[in-house]
Amino acid sequence: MYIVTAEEMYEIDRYAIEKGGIAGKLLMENAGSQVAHQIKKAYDINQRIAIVVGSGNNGGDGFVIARYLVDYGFDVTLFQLVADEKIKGDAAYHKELWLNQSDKLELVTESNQLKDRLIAYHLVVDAILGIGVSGEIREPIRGMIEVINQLDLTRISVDIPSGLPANDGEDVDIAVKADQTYIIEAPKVSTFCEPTSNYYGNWDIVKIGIPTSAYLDVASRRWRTTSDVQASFPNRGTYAHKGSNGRGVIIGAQPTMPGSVLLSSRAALRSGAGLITVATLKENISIIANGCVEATYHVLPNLIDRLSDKDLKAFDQFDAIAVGMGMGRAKSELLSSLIENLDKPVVIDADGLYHLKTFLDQKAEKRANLIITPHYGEMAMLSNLPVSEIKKAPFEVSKQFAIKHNLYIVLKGKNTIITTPNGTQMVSNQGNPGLAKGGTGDVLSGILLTMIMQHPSILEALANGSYIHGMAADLLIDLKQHTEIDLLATDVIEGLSQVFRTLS
Ligand SMILES: NC(=O)C1=CN([C@@H]2O[C@H](COP(=O)(O)OP(=O)(O)OC[C@H]3O[C@@H](n4cnc5c(N)ncnc54)[C@H](OP(=O)(O)O)[C@@H]3O)[C@@H](O)[C@H]2O)[C@@H](O)CC1
Ligand SMILES: Nc1ncnc2c1ncn2[C@@H]1O[C@H](COP(=O)(O)OP(=O)(O)O)[C@@H](O)[C@H]1O
Ligand SMILES: [K+]
Repeated sequence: MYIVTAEEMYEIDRYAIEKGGIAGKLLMENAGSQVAHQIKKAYDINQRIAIVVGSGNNGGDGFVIARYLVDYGFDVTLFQLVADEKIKGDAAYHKELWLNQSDKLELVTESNQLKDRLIAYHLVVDAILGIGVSGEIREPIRGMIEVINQLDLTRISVDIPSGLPANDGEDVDIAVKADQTYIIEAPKVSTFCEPTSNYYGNWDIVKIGIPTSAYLDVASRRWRTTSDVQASFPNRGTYAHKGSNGRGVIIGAQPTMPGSVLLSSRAALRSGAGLITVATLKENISIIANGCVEATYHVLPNLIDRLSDKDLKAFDQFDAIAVGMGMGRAKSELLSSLIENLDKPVVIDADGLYHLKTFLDQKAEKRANLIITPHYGEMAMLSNLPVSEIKKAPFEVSKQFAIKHNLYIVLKGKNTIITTPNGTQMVSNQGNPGLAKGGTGDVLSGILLTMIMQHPSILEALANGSYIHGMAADLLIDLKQHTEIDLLATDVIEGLSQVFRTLS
């Protein structure tokens, strides 16, 4: 499933009309009929429904929704919030069809008037503004959005809550706070950004018949679904041996943080790695080995000096490397020596990101394929941008950073955004606030390490890994084994088993 900006949606729409020969009127018919169908399935027939329409094609969808809902037996009134001459093109055509069927159309041009009228309704369908919104929201629409937000109504937005930008990087002026949004055809970028996602409420996508070919040259962001994961998950051959399931090394842990590497190594093994070696300080080994008897151990004299030729040679035997968990932030050359010398995928997390920052802008020779896994605070540190700016434009910031530094980014949060060095992006929105605890990132690093070793595409591997990490947390809560309060990083590791059973 593609994720689009407003401009991309218009281009895709144009392609469907010009190349696909699907008339705009038909796309609008499909959009409205699909939304009405969803409303019928989800809401009680006794709900009195007000549909508020604006001047654009979003309003046009509203006319179609009205026509279908009346046919389903709902009590519907249509409120037109703009003058008659503003309704043009496909929207005017569908207004005419509505008027052929019903005389329930009221022109309301002031917010107070709208307030008086909406009081009698249970549910409002918001078809005021769609993805064509630009600049500050003007009166009287502004006041009308305020009224809709104030009233005790169920708010259902069509395509996007009116007033909300579709893209990232734009400030929210005022927008409908929807209980439910039926997104037309493809999720918009703002669906996945923290400052805007809450406005959508619960959301579903309705397809309107645009062929996938319309997206191919236009959109470069995708939303990961269960079926994507199932389709690309590596199969285990009957004659598999531990070497064919990936041999990985995990480097890190000061004596004060052995748990970090323990979590990563257990998570890597529980995700199916053939062999995991933990490279750490001697004093950590008995503690980590106590919790992870399946791993083997490599002793490092310290986590500060450049890696010796002997260590590099040993690490060269592995398929991929994860580094940085619990490593500490004292000045260290370990990471730079690793990525200058080894031609492997390297997952860099936690303190490793601080070390990376010290040489990222210099022209250090990089042989390794770098994958960084920052949360928003770490991304702010790496990019020198405030967290608020990154939250506002996570797609754009990640894309520029990944291209500039030629690396993969897994930007972690409620919606984890994965970006490749050429700017292709994928989003996993699995997971819940139970994951907002120390150690869950270490678990993710271990899972990602295994996925990378088992999949030829790093992007697919990172998307699958992020998905199953979040899905484990979700299943543990859905199946009532834990709550968001008591869920721990170790539980996520144990929850992987349920994920694999569900996916297979
Ligand atoms: N994607 C698809 O394939 C399909 C998409 N479809 C639907 O079309 C929708 C996009 O339609 P669209 O382009 O007509 O834009 P949309 O937002 O309805 O109206 C724009 C108008 O709003 C106004 N306005 C703008 N800014 C404003 C402001 N700040 N403050 C106040 N007013 C403001 C301005 O009007 P003005 O007052 O300037 O005349 C402008 O002209 C899309 O979201 C989806 O629902 C489906 O029908 C089928 C296929
Ligand atoms: N509210 C949330 N909803 C879904 N996932 C979350 C939420 N908060 C955190 N996560 C996930 O939990 C993990 C936290 O990672 P991180 O912050 O690095 O933790 P730590 O460094 O303590 O191990 C990430 O994978 C992130 O996507
Ligand atoms: K809308």
